[in-house]
Amino acid sequence: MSLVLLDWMEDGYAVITLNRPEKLNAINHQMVQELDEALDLVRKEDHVKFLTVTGNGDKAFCAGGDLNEFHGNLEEDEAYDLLAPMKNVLYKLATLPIPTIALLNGQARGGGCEIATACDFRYALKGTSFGFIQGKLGIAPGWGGGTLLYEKVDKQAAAHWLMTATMYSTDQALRIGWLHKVYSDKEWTMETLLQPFLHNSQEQMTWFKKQYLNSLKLDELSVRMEEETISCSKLWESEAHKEAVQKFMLSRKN
Ligand SMILES: C[C@@H](C(=O)O)C(=O)SCCNC(=O)CCNC(=O)[C@H](O)C(C)(C)COP(=O)(O)OP(=O)(O)OC[C@H]1O[C@@H](n2cnc3c(N)ncnc32)[C@H](O)[C@@H]1OP(=O)(O)O
Repeated sequence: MSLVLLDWMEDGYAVITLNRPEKLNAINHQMVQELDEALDLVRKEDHVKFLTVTGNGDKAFCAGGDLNEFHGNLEEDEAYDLLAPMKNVLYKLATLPIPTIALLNGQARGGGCEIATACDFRYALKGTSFGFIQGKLGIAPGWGGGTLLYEKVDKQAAAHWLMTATMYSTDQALRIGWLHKVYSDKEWTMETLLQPFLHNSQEQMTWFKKQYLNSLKLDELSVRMEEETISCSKLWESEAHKEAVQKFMLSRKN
């Protein structure tokens, strides 16, 4: 079964769905690979106006890296080998030539927030919550999402969120500008969410995105994302990280 779904919509946009709801869409190796392939397919299509990224199920957009695979007992170089492919996926997502919108149907934690941050815009369902909680696990974001956060919100707000590693409500996330819109259950239909984008032509959308990408220094961005992955790999070996992951794994067995 595919853990990442790619759908082409008649209205001219594509949808990537993280499809592992029973594990709150936690990202494993297979999903990294499938996300990479899906993004390559979207990039090749020249009639698609924009991409949305969402999660299957009603609990989570994504609970981060799968802690069974992204586990605590990895050496620094093993951690790097595991983190780097997803960092490359996030760079691809962040630099896709068409706009991208994360539709946050449920909570996002850790790497889940990184995926959302790699998108250009974030719309959320009311009542959901979000956290770059990596700091509480003895690490820091490792997929480049911390670097991307500095590009998406005020720098102090980014540093504060990363360092405090707390969960934010939709109101808090709106206040710092990470979320762009919040919708009630009733309003959560593709017609309502995506209407403002649909009237644009594909040519307009690619130009808008090009202009936005021109405002980012992409070479520098890629170097900073790589630096993030290297730093996270180093932190991976810390006792605090081992203990935090073990605590989660033990809590699952009871
Ligand atoms: C890689 C790194 C990075 O940023 O670079 C990261 O992402 S660090 C961030 C990694 N993510 C996290 O630390 C979040 C870990 N998850 C949680 O703390 C919790 O699951 C919550 C998200 C608070 C949800 O709790 P709640 O009690 O509602 O549900 P639950 O814990 O029973 O989760 C439902 C099922 O999803 C699984 N599940 C949830 N999150 C998972 C994860 N990250 N890795 C592997 N499995 C996970 C649970 O084991 C369980 O499966 P079973 O019923 O089969 O046991």
